[in-house]
Amino acid sequence: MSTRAAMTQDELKKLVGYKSVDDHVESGMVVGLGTGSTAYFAVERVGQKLASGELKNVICIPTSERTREQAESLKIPLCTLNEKSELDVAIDGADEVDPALALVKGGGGALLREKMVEVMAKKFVVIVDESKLCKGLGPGFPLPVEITPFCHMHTLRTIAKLPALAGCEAILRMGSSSNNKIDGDNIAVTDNGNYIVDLHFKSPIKDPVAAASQLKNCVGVVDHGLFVDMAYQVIVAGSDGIRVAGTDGEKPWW
Ligand SMILES: O=C[C@H](O)[C@H](O)[C@H](O)COP(=O)(O)O
Repeated sequence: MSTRAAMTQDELKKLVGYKSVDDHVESGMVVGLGTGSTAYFAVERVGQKLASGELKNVICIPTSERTREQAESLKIPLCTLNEKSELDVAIDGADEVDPALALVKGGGGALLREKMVEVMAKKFVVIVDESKLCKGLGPGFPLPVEITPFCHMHTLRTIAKLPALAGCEAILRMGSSSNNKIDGDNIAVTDNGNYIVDLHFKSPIKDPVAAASQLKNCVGVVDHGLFVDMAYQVIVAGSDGIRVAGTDGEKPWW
């Protein structure tokens, strides 16, 4: 049995988190910091390298309050998109990655800030363990959609009827099912004060581009967890070790 085969999922996440920083972050850069249990290790690595002096003059933009808190605890210099709109690189995890490197994100409810930051990065580097790889987006992980609280059940019903999302079951995210805050009715509330609807699919979303466009055009939807045509590279850790798909890497193999 190889050493890698014995690794836990957390150890795999740490491997890709550290590699993403070692490969892509240099002194003087503006860096987007993702959210979640995989991005956690990339943030940790940036903090380590700044503390040791291996990295200098790096400024980071966090994609959630959780990540901001972690970065502050590591004394990582931070700013927002208001101060700096152009990022050299952004690093984040994903809930699903298909062979076109389209992603589902937002399992932790951070999708809006993640998308706002990551779309502005010259390189958006995605870090996952191999359990996130899929042939088609949808059935493996519910697609999160951030909606405004005003008349949220109306928006939920409207989303469920969109043609490109046919067959999905739309479920309002409650407090116990995420890391988000909770309002008086036990509904999960994002960092932006919005709600999340999770779309459950039995079969893959046929056309993620059409689904993304229809969701974006739906009044009441703030944004959604489909990240299409954004990933520069996906770093994957699995029992065979680390493999890289996308620009400067291999053709997706799954
Ligand atoms: O809202 C959360 C983010 O989109 C995360 O990046 C995503 O859910 C992956 O998280 P994890 O690395 O914890 O699986």
